Amino acid sequence: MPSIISSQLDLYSIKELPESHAWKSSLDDDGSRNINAESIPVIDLNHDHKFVMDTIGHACKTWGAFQIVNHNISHRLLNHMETHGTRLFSLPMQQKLKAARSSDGIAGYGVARISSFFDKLMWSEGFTIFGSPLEHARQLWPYDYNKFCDVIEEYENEMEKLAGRLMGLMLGSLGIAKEDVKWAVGPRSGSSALQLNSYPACPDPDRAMGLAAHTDSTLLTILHQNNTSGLQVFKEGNGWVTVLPLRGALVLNVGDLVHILSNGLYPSVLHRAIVNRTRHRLSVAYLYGPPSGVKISPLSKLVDQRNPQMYRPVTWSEYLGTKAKHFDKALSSVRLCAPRIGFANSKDQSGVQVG
Ligand SMILES: O=C(O)CCC(=O)C(=O)O
Ligand SMILES: [Fe+2]
Repeated sequence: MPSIISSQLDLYSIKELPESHAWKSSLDDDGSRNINAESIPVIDLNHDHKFVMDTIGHACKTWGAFQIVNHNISHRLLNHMETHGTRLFSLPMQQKLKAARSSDGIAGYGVARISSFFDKLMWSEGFTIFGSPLEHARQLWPYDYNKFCDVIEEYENEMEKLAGRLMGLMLGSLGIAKEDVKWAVGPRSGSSALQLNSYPACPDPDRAMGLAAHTDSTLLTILHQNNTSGLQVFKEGNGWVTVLPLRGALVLNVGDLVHILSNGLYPSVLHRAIVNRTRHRLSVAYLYGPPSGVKISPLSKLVDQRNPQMYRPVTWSEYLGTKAKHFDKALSSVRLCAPRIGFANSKDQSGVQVG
């Protein structure tokens, strides 16, 4: 049996944190539960275009993440997505394992894919949708799989439009017209995956880790979280900062490919998820990348003598391969020269403890 399956414990039935899931001693405190610190900006997309673009640019430079409101994704759709996600993870373990991710696959049910880089297991389970969810949905609900597929399809369609719009705003904030980036325009201007994450209530949350620190290997990620906090972003000088859920708001993370595209101006955000004692948490991450085959490299307008090209061109699938091998060293492994002064990215130099 692939190890990914055998290491999947039924976290809902465990009354005491097993050693396999204990990340630190209960005496360690990295201040990560400090929730009154400053947090990521909240941006209202209904403001005028220039203001939104400038605010997004500032958020990308300083945080690599922000929340958005008035994004045109209906509450109804967000609620449906949440209901169907919760329904999936509430299935009995033997049922979920029917849709288990195979050891060499991307899609399906299983532990976090970054688990192989850590000695300890994370207090979470995930379900990845890449391409059509039909086959897995049939395994999960043999007589009733259509509703799940319909919600996923609608969610992905809406998210694709929003991701395209946000990509345009991010490029605009870098002084680049979307039309200047050939692949960024048109109906199939990106490809994507959907990652559902479930974090059961945990008997010893201070010693457990929901999802270890990582950056996303995307252009950008749009995250919906239920009304339970857990997401934290890392900011130099502030440490781990909690992103409190705001009803109806979505979180945007800058991914490694925008980091490359912007020649290091918009660093991808290091983030993680912690867990809590009483509440189940669910998050849905829309992972947005370029169309397959497109090489992502620093935009030529952002490269000059003072700002040499920092990264070599990579396709999304090449980069995913690099990430799967090098994890937190992936960006530096495609880097051509040192990070620019003032934009030195700690995770790019492996200065930050991961996990
Ligand atoms: O659950 C969360 O808030 C974070 C999820 C995440 O970072 C991911 O799926 O890549
Ligand atoms: Fe992530």
